[in-house]
Amino acid sequence: MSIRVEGLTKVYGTQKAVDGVSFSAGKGVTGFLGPNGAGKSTTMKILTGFIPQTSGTASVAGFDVTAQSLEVRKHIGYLPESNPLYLDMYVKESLAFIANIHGIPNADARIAEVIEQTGLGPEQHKKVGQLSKGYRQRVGLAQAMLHDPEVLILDEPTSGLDPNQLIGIRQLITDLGKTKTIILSTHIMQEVEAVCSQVIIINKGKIVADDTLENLRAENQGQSLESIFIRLTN
Ligand SMILES: Nc1ncnc2c1ncn2[C@@H]1O[C@H](COP(=O)(O)OP(=O)(O)OP(=O)(O)O)[C@@H](O)[C@H]1O
Repeated sequence: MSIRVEGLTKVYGTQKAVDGVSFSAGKGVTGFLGPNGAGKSTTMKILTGFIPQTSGTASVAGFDVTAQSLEVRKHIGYLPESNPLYLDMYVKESLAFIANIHGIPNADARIAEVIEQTGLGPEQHKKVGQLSKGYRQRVGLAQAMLHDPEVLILDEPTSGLDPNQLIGIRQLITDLGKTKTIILSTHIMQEVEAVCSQVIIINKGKIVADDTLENLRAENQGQSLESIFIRLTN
């Protein structure tokens, strides 16, 4: 298992945003679902080393997120919900910048490969700030996967995309999940059904479901994921 989380807790002031969460994830796409404010982004930020947990442990690719945070960053790619990008950089320039941070050898060849994979080809000569939302998401994804990490953490990567863009990005995530461990946060149940093999549902900081999509449906009399989600989070 590339991701192992044990008793993870995060307290902001007096609020427990993540409350004793334990799960593991291996190769494939794991959907990370929950209502607004459930603790998804907080958990993802802890996994990627952006913020420290209050207690509990988490490891990525066998490295502890607290004690071995540099190693974790080498093995993880992160597309944050806000997808912060350098809008004044050209697409290739922004990828070269990230490649340089990671010290990627043969960076030009790798950048060309990732541009091809993310479908950025037609837009590659534009500035990031000139791109549509869908293409900016592709740049964010390209940056996250540039160093070919074993684990990808994608926080609502398809929010605000039109149906054509959605299909393209979902296909890319599905393809990446064949060789990588991917945690995908989304509010779109249809997307989970299209892309995810495993589903984790978190509510008020606690895990309320952790199973394969198939098992979840079988255990809930074949109900739709949406109905299961609503029942478990209310
Ligand atoms: N920096 C912070 N300081 C204080 N409280 C925070 C901070 N970040 C998050 N929270 C709170 O922690 C809880 C969990 O937030 P989090 O962003 O992890 O939820 P989420 O499941 O990702 O929600 P969404 O689906 O809306 O993105 C929320 O109540 C939020 O207000």
